[in-house]
Amino acid sequence: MRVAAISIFPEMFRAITDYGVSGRAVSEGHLVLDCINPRTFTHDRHRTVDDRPYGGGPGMVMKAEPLEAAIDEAVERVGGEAKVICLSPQGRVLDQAMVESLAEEPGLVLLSGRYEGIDERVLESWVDEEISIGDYVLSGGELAAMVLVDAVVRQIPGVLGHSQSAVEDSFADGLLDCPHYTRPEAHRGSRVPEVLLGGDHERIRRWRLKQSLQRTLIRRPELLQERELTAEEQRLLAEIENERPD
Ligand SMILES: NC(=O)c1ccc(N[C@@H]2CC[C@@H](O)C2)nc1
Repeated sequence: MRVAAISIFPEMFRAITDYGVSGRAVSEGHLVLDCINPRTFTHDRHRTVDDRPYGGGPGMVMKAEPLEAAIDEAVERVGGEAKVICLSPQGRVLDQAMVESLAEEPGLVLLSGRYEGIDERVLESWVDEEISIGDYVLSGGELAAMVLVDAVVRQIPGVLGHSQSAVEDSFADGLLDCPHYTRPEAHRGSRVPEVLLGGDHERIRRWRLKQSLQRTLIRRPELLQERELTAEEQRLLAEIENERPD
């Protein structure tokens, strides 16, 4: 997948190109990330990318011209066919379904704003979609862009070794993740659930599914409203309801 990130702080993206799963995706060629700095496309001595807002008010607004030139270059870098996304609190909130759909795109251009925001004419004419990673304000779109890239890159075949399949990720099946344990068996007096110590894989699978259902029911019940439940899941939920303290 080819991604071009537009930001006045391109070095920030080292956080995903130099570490972990996304870093390996880059080194193994599953992900190509270009960083494009709008300052490159300024022509004044101070390399100005922002200016005061019409109508007054605090802060500065990012100028259209440097951003549009950067978007132009970015679209070319990702090979012409690109979805142009701006990260902002005004966007549709990112969820796993959107992540899976974005992973199908041939190329993505991710626009990260700073200051008070971006001149609206850029959003109107150049941006296909605004996406938010949650209902809170950040100082810039870069962290949101990196969250999006990290989530999307996990969906690319070959990025996660067979040992970490994205299919088993929580949210991949619309449920919260089950508890995880590793050595030692007893830690500060708290023991690993017996079921996990035996080798009965079917029993372990069922226990983990029940744990996921129980956690989802307790912590995020609304996720269960939207989700088709298999016969087995319905049975396990009934068990959970019966076991619940009155
Ligand atoms: N929740 C989010 O995804 C999000 C994205 C961007 C952001 N802040 C930038 C700074 C200026 C404007 O471009 C938007 N805050 C929150």
